[in-house]
Amino acid sequence: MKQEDFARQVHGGLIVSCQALTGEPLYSETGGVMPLMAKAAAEAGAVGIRANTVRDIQEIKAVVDLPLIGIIKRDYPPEQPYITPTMKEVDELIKTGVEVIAFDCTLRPRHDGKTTTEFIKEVKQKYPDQLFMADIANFNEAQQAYEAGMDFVGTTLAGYTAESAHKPGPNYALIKKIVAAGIPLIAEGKIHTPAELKRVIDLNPVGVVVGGAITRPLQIARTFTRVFASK
Ligand SMILES: CC(=O)N[C@H](C=O)[C@@H](O)[C@H](O)[C@H](O)COP(=O)(O)O
Repeated sequence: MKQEDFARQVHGGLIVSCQALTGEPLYSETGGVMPLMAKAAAEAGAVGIRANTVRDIQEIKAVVDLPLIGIIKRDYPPEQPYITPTMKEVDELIKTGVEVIAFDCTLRPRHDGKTTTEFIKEVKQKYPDQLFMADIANFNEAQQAYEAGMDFVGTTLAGYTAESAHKPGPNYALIKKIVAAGIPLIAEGKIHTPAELKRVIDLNPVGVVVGGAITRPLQIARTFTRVFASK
């Protein structure tokens, strides 16, 4: 798929991230849960799905006909990057046929010892026909990833690294700056309400991802139980 084709498919609509990690209430050893979330998203009019693990991606692809952003979250301590952190995860995702593969493009030390730019170039050389999204946390990382050849950048990790500003909601200033720089942006992370979503889309990113506020019931329930706790 071409960069502009994916951009056209998702622009003006919502990408829903459907993920449950081990230990989360919706995590299932045997699968079957995330495709239900994806079905709900599709019925609500979502234009794309973001999903973690080969299993979830395959199960989701079987029930909804929407473009997918695929990731594999895997820890390689002591290094911090965990979103598709090495070529091993990229190789696994390629086999699923997802439209876009997202991986960590922060400038933190990597498990494979490569620089982020070296890794991006290696990945693009190995898979020239695959679309890739750079999960970044700040403007410098966005710029470097785009210049190294990434098709899209995502604000996924903004507020989750030591090198980024920590805000309770979306980082509007970062979104604005990346869009203004002409970098194809998928705004993602900490969009918790329709009002926040509206503010983000007014900044005109290529695409926008909402996750936990739709697909993480523990997170959603807490927004209500917190009302009592704060009385
Ligand atoms: C930081 C990190 O690991 N983010 C993950 C990336 O895939 C997911 O856990 C998030 O749900 C996703 O980015 C969507 O964001 P939010 O759930 O805030 O709408």
